[in-house]
Amino acid sequence: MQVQAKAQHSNTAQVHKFGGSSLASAQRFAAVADILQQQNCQQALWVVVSAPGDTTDALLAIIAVAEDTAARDAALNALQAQLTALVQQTLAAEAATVVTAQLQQWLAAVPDALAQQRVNDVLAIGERLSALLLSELLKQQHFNAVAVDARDFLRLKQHQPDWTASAELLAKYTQPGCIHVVTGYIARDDKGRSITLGRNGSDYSATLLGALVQAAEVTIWTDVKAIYSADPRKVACAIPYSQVSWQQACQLAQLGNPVLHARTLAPLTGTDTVLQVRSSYEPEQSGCCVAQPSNTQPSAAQQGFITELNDVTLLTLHQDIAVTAERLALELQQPVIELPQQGDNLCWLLPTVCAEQALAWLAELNVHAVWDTRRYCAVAWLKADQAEQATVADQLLQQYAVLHRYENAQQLIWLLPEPLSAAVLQQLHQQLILPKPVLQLVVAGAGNVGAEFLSMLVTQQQRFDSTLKLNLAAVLNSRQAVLGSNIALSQWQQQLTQGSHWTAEQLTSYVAALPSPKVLVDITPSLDFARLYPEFIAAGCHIISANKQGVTLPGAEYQQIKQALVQYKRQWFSNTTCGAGIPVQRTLQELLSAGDTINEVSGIFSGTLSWLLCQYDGSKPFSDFVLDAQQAGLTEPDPRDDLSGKDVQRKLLVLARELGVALELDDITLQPLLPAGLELGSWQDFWQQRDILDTELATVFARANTAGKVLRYVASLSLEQGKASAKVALELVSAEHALAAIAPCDNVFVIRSGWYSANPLVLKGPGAGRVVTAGGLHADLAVLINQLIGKATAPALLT
Ligand SMILES: NC(=O)C1=CN([C@@H]2O[C@H](COP(=O)(O)OP(=O)(O)OC[C@H]3O[C@@H](n4cnc5c(N)ncnc54)[C@H](OP(=O)(O)O)[C@@H]3O)[C@@H](O)[C@H]2O)C=CC1
Ligand SMILES: N[C@@H](CC=O)C(=O)O
Repeated sequence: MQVQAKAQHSNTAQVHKFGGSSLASAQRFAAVADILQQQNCQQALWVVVSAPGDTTDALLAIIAVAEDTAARDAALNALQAQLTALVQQTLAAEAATVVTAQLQQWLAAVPDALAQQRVNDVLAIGERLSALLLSELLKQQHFNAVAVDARDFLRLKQHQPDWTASAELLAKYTQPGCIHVVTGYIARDDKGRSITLGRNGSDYSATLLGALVQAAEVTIWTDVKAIYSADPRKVACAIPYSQVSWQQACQLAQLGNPVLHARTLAPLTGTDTVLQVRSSYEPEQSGCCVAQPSNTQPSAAQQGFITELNDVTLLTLHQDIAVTAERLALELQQPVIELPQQGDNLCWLLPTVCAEQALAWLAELNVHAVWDTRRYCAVAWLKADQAEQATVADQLLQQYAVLHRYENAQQLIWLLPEPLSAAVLQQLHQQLILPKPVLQLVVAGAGNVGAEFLSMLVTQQQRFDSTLKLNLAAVLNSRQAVLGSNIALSQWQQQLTQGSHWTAEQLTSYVAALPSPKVLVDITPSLDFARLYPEFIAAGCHIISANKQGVTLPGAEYQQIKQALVQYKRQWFSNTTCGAGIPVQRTLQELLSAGDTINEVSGIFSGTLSWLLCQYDGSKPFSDFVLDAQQAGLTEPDPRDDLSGKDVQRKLLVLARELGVALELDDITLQPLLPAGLELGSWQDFWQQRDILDTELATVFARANTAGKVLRYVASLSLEQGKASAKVALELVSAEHALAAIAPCDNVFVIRSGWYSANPLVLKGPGAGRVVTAGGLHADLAVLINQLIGKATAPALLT
């Protein structure tokens, strides 16, 4: 384009273009005048207008019945009445009289113009009226405004702007300090004949004018507030972009975007002019800026788009032809898509309605095109990132019989036999366009279970990758912490050994600064750490606990955590605090939410004690078996928590609270397995006195053996008429008892309820160990993730 040939104007000029829907009534004219009043008066204002509402359609209808005088005159009268009313409602009486007289004159000249085949003069009436009406309205509001007929300066030669002639003529019509209200859609050819600029011609007029006056900005005021990532009428969560790169705007225009057209962009390509798309219905919205490369950071993000074009035809052409898809689009005034090239031939897609016209035009130029007579529906993905893969989308579209697929670094176009439903478009948009939520994970405790949890996280990251990113944002133990964005899962151990000492304040303020959503996974055994939960929740964290200390805090503190969860709308998952990976809490929750009443929960709740009491046969001291259980990762960090029965007591409290029973630990009668006094002091102190434990266990084991029974550490909670009674104790059970036939480490949860009364519901399986516990934590994490992405029955938590 010959940018240098254009008229030299101050580049502070602004061009505003208003389409027919923005000028459809007196109220809309008033709104347009208001918008113009808001603009910076220091800058030269150029306004381009379309015909009011559906005036052009009405004029086309008059042209169509030109031969039928009666029908023509009836249509002319109806249009005159409609437009006269518009003028009278828009302007004060005096100005309205002048404009109405002018309108009558134009309409009175229509029959002659039609007789002389000057249809473009007839079609020009709508824009001429808009320009006159708006300039008069602005004058009424004390602006210096003038109506300009674009045919007085805009010249096109063989569809191309004649910049030199247009710039020279425009200079004659330019009045300093004046708002020029210019007719869109119309111009003259090099022979001085009145021409129209076709579909969306007024947008083209605006950018031609923008180039001529070297405008700083051209604003297309329309009825949408932005350029969307997909058609918002079909894809409810389409993203209204505030900025789109010029290159992507050109690609979108080529794909037939209803807001941007290839011709609209062409005059401004290579200039500094910024193109804005704004809604005249929501002028307070800043709209979308189509940024020139000169105004965009090289690193500025590209946006993703999904567009579709239904009922298109495929043309195959030899690659050495001397005509471009752009040129054909100009000729047809329709989008012509040049598909990513896949071989020696070029493939173009164009609306089927103009396929014959396209072939005829190409034939005139001696260009041979092979016409695939099949009709296609095209779905195009403009990629935000050149490296993006479409694997998931390809899988999704497989079932819709993709007939052809064309891909390059910027775009991928699928050709299908049928249009996609709105539901499938939404799914495609979700997969390809919507930014994936990132869940920040803070993992406290990297010991026996924590390390296993982190090693499983690699697989979970891959499993969820298509919908959500799992970002390890912190790992800590009691001594050190690694706080950093996206810690590599292959390196957390090494990084943790080099981690820094942390304090609760540092940690909670670091977590508060992380973007939501975020989750704290507490795999420590620490009471002090559990006491920090209200602060983590206030910092925006959901909580997943394997640590039983939080769920068994004294009632008042436990309630504080619950209140914080309500206040900050966060979730707390603690399924592994009882039964490790066995979904016992979830089962109780489901029964309760379905309307069942729980009467009793009893059974074996300790994996360690289950393992010890199944394995112990008197062949070696009981304490040796304790060491084996510790090695196997079954015990608490201090195995005396298991032996004392405290761990089972805690688990019973967890279930009682799950059932809404306000118990405290001390309300649960505890008969320890550990002889009195051995729970005191350090592990070494205990170890020195272990023979007391060994003797005690040998004795009870012998007693059970003699009685033909087995030892089981049993927990029970019964609820009768709102009264709870709970105890944990060592019991001798007969070989036929339901709790006798278990595998070492098994937990058994026997649930008696309104629905499961005579025959209880029983959950049974390994209740301790690294893998099942880490797996249980991942099950909690999966529930949270599904809620976050809106897959679960609970409402999505991302908003
Ligand atoms: N083992 C199992 O089968 C099951 C275990 N659990 C629970 O899982 C939790 C972890 O058990 P396990 O992995 O065996 O224990 P470990 O002793 O192997 O690991 C505990 C981890 O927590 C860290 N830690 C301790 N105190 C704090 C603190 N105040 N702040 C931050 N980190 C701390 C430890 O750090 P450091 O190394 O510095 O001390 C260590 O990394 C326990 O609460 C346990 O009850 C729940 C269900 C089953
Ligand atoms: N030490 C506990 C581990 C699970 O909570 C047990 O043995 O049950």
